Amino acid sequence: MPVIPPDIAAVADYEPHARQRLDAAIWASITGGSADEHTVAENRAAFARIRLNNRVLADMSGAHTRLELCGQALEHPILLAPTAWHRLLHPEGEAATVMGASAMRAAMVVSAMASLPLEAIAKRATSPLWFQLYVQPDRAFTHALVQRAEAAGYGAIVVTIDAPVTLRNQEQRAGFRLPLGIEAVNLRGAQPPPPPKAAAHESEVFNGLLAGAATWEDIAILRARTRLPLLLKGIMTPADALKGIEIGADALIVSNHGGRVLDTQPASIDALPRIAEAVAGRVPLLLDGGIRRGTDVLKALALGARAVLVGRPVLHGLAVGGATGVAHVLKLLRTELEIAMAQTGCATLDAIGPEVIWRP
Ligand SMILES: Cc1cc2nc3c(=O)[nH]c(=O)nc-3n(C[C@H](O)[C@H](O)[C@H](O)COP(=O)(O)O)c2cc1C
Ligand SMILES: CC(C)CC(=O)C(=O)O
Repeated sequence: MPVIPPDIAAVADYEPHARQRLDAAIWASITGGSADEHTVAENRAAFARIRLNNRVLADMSGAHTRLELCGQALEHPILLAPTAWHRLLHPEGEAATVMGASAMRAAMVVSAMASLPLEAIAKRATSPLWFQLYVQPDRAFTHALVQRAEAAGYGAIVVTIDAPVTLRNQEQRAGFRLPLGIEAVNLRGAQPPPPPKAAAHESEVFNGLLAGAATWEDIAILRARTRLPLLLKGIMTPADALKGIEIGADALIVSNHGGRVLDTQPASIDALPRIAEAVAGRVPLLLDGGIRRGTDVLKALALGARAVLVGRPVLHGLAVGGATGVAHVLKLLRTELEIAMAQTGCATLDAIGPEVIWRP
């Protein structure tokens, strides 16, 4: 059987094939979101609501998708979002993902919850790698982890700030558990958080789960401790964006975590324009959540993002075709972006402005 099923023409076509190959609980855990999953649906619905203007007969000679971001030259603005435990989806895990990303010259953000050592992933990369950090209750361990990423050649640190607690009902109903032998290997050796102090009638959340959660103070400390560009992932309001800039973030990722954290948040693409207005170009903005088409990438760039990240589709590609599947997902998105640029008369990413968005 060919690695890529012949009926795949678009990124979304990977979904049924991935579902067929995966255990039902693993499928629930990657597809699912928080609570009733309104935000998961909204991330897609919002892109579908945005209409585009075409522009005909533009001179597209010399057209390209190159950009510079956080001091790195990128071939195109489609990055791999950090996602946990790739060995759940393919026996080679992140080693396959990074080969697929490198084949498409895509920058990859490696999750703190990766199922392979960050150094082993870096060894296989020929395109830029950034490291995503969850601040651990053990702060000394957290800082040592950043140093490990620096030493292994990662080009930026992405601190995810929106997920100290989550509520994943679909995953719970499906009874998802990490299979034996798969774990967040890079977090081995961290001191566990202090055991919850809550008695039965007390709050498990305030007295237990949030023990050791990060605050803005931790971001300031991280900023001072790393020489690498620092990005904050999970910004959804102008107020948090401004706070992030004040504390020294080099770029911000507008993200609702793919609808996996606070249900009924708006779509990230709907939050973007106001954040872009408040930030006024002081730092680059990236966006994730619901990117499934090249036109989605174009819309995000038109509304103020410099680049986008893709989560679930990469996992679907990985489950179906390993490195080849990942590369194919990225290729499809990049080709669609180029087609959308041609159809809207934009020869470079800088030419993609608000005028490509249709206004009634
Ligand atoms: C299965 C899964 C695991 C994820 N793990 C992480 C993670 O470890 N760290 C993180 O910052 N975000 C994580 N995310 C969120 C993604 O980085 C990203 O924000 C989201 O998937 C984007 O939405 P999309 O899936 O619609 O593209 C995860 C998302 C999924 C679906
Ligand atoms: C372990 C999880 C918190 C990783 C994550 O960010 C996610 O599944 O969305």
